[in-house]
Amino acid sequence: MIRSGAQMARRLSAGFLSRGPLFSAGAPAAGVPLGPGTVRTMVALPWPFSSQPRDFSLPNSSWGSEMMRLYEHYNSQCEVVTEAGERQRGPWRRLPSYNRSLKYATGGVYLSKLIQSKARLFTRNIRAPGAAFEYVVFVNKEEQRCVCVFQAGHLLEGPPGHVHGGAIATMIDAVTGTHAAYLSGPVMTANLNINYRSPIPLGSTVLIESCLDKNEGRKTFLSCKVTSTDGSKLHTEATGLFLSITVGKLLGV
Ligand SMILES: CCCCCCCC/C=C\CCCCCCCC(=O)SCCNC(=O)CCNC(=O)[C@H](O)C(C)(C)COP(=O)(O)OP(=O)(O)OC[C@H]1O[C@@H](n2cnc3c(N)ncnc32)[C@H](O)[C@@H]1OP(=O)(O)O
Repeated sequence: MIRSGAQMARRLSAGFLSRGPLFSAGAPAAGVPLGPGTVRTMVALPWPFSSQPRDFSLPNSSWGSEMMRLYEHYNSQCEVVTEAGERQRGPWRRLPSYNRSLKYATGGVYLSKLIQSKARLFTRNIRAPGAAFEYVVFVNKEEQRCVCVFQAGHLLEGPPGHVHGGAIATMIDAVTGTHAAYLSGPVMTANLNINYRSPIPLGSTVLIESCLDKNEGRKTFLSCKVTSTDGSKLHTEATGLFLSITVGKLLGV
């Protein structure tokens, strides 16, 4: 959706947007009206002034070396080259991630424009790169497994120097919820059970792994582990139950 100049200016003046490194020198200054003629040229400018959706699961300048290393590790297995030199789909697939979950979700075409414009995925709406949730999810269809590489930014502090338990729960819900939706279509979390085993240092990169336990009718049962990137340290363990829902249920109609 492209906002009018007045709408954009209102949001800017309300302090909704922070001017992080994503803003290039070419981006319009706060409060500068964006007339209809400007809209076409905005496509080339960086998000949020672009009408193109931004995929937040791609690397940005805030990603540390461990985040990049693991991203490249899984990303390199999304496509394999056969002995004959042909490119083929690999065992892993990177799931794109947008700041508007419903608009780009499967079945999003059925949702009203009103819902689309208001639906925001909060983990993808903290604007400063690296400040909060930096993550990318890969899925392995054959193994019914998901892996998320997660770098926790300074806004997620709970105990001094460590990640807040609610932020960890958020990521577990996001990863297992994404996995359940990938396997079963639209779902809602019915139950999450979390055991915190060791604190996660703020700024560190961890792995969040989700595995399918079983499917029973509308119920998808998953288990989840948060570990250090070498797997030697267990930070958190969880189980989740997701219930398949209709789009009507989601919208309360
Ligand atoms: C959001 C969806 C998007 C989909 C597409 C995503 C694409 C990917 C894009 C972006 C990724 C983002 C990923 C984020 C994911 C975040 C997900 C959330 O955080 S969701 C918010 C928190 N959850 C709630 O607010 C639910 C509130 N609860 C409810 O609405 C209902 O209770 C609901 C839907 C869960 C179940 O209600 P009923 O009426 O449909 O079903 P009943 O009849 O109550 O239960 C059915 C069966 O399930 C059992 N059940 C229900 N709740 C249970 C529970 N808590 N524990 C154990 N069993 C339970 C029941 O005992 C029953 O079992 P028996 O059929 O009799 O065997």
